[in-house]
Amino acid sequence: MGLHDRKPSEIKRLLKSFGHAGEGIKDAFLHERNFQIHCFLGAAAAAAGAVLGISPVEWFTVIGFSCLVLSLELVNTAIERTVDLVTEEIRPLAKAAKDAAAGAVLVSAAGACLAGLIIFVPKLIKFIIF
Ligand SMILES: Nc1ncnc2c1ncn2[C@@H]1O[C@H](COP(=O)(O)OP(=O)(O)OP(=O)(O)O)[C@@H](O)[C@H]1O
Repeated sequence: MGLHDRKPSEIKRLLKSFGHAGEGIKDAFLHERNFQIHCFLGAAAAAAGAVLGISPVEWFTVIGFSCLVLSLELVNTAIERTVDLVTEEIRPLAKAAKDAAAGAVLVSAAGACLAGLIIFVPKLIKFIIF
């Protein structure tokens, strides 16, 4: 099979992969409350950034943390569903896996919160006072 024969099917496969990823994001958005909350908070941070005029480095931080939290929410969802697929019984390992995944989201969300406070609180104070 020549290079030209392979190209269309590889592009198709790539597009299919994007499609599957999009389905995963859509499913989490429709069914996972925490994912919806984090989407809303990311959008709120972006709106605040636009209104308050944050710097490129601050944009990088806001976008980076938002993507990190949303990515870990998706991984958390994947782990929860995989554990539920494996067992519906109460099992210490199932608990440990789900708690660790939830912990990963919490760590990233705490970092995002802290970064948000450092970036936005001084600007908000200036915005309100002046
Ligand atoms: N099979 C299980 N065995 C033992 N403990 C479990 C099991 N399933 C869930 N748990 C415990 O219940 C918690 C919540 O699990 P659940 O699957 O309900 O996730 P959730 O409510 O969707 O979580 P989140 O708040 O992250 O969306 C887990 O973190 C874990 O401590």
